[in-house]
Amino acid sequence: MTGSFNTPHQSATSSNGGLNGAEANANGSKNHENLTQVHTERFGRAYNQIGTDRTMKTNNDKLSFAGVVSLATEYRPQRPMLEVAFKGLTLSIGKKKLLQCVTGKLSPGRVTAIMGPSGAGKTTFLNAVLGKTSGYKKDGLVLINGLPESMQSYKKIIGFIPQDDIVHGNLTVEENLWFSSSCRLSKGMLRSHKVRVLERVIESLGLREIRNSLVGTVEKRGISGGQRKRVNVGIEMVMEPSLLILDEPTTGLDSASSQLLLRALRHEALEGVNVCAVVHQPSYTLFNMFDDFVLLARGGLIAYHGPVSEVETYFAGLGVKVPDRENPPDYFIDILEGIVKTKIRGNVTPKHLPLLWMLHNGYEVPDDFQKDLENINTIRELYTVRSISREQSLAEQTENTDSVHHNVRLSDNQINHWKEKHLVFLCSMGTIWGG
Ligand SMILES: Nc1ncnc2c1ncn2[C@@H]1O[C@H](COP(=O)(O)OP(=O)(O)OP(=O)(O)O)[C@@H](O)[C@H]1O
Repeated sequence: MTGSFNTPHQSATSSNGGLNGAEANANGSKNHENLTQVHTERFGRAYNQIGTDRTMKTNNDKLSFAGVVSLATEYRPQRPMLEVAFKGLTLSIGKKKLLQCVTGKLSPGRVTAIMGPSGAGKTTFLNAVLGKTSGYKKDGLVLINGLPESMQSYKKIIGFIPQDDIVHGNLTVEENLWFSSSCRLSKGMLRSHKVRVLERVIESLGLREIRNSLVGTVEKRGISGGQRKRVNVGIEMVMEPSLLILDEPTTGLDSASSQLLLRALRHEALEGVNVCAVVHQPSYTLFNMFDDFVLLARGGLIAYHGPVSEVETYFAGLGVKVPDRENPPDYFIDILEGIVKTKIRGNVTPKHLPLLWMLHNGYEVPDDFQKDLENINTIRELYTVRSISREQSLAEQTENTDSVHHNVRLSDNQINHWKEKHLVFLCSMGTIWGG
């Protein structure tokens, strides 16, 4: 998955001829001298500041220790909270629908994992979160803190970490972070505040030991891949975003490095940050470090969006039990892909999973799905709003498949009970969405 949201760092890298790649090496040590020859005044200022910081290293060190302790009592501005909610969002290019009927929300203080088969629409989903919807035909709403505003107006408090490195190989870890905060944070912000933020980020990401190490380039090896990834994240964290979006931050990392990174992200969430990351095949431990899980099926349809702690219960309610020693997200993706065959309640097929999610939540079923709805109509009540209760799901795990046929012959009383619940839920949705 590739992102296309340009950070100032990326712009700086490209405007500077690519400092951290092979091109940078081709230029060799000349790059170091050329650091100040950047094209824009803004980046020039930032590079100059790094030069000054190098010569003022002693002072800097003082600030890093005793100075920081005294700063702890200073006034600390509260970060604004940013909730991103979707209501029936559909994005298309021509006749192709890349994202369909997406309803749900990414909440402040929570870390969300976006997963799904290749081509399901994860990049498109991130684009929607970033407000990059200009190339698409858009239906439905994206609400920021409950209002249909443009995400672009919040750009300064959104951090995006693309899959590819945005670090400067010829700078140290600390200089990379300083460079970012010099470019991104407001000019009027107290230097002492910037130092405190930098120290917090270094500490949170476990970069203290290597703060003075050169990041390194392809030819001149520096810090390890896992450390490099954490510096990448730090570059966005120093601007104290309210929404932090990461594209495959753990890809290529070992389990320990991935967990270290996730711990830092959880730490950010504790500060009220809304963290959202596309991840591929996380370990079971790593998966459980996320708060929420968005499972996308092909066609950009939601098959599950809710707490990680409830996903197995939800699928168990559909009759899908994760076998021992299987990693739940991988198993659900394999089902969506048809790699694993499993029996779902009422003999519906995996392609119906997004439809079942809509029914479960009482979302409006779009016209395109009416045919599928007719196909599963006889057992529709099985999936009516919140019918998959925790008790029911747990009970289902021990039931044999005959129970499906029993459940299909529901008593009128049960159906009426569920219809009532459906109505109550729709009313509450109306309140939430202001409908
Ligand atoms: N600009 C475009 N024009 C037409 N189709 C597109 C465009 N961008 C994406 N698609 C299609 O939309 C679908 C979703 O693409 P997307 O990149 O969002 O998937 P993804 O889940 O991120 O995939 P991967 O994990 O393989 O990176 C794919 O079928 C893709 O081919």
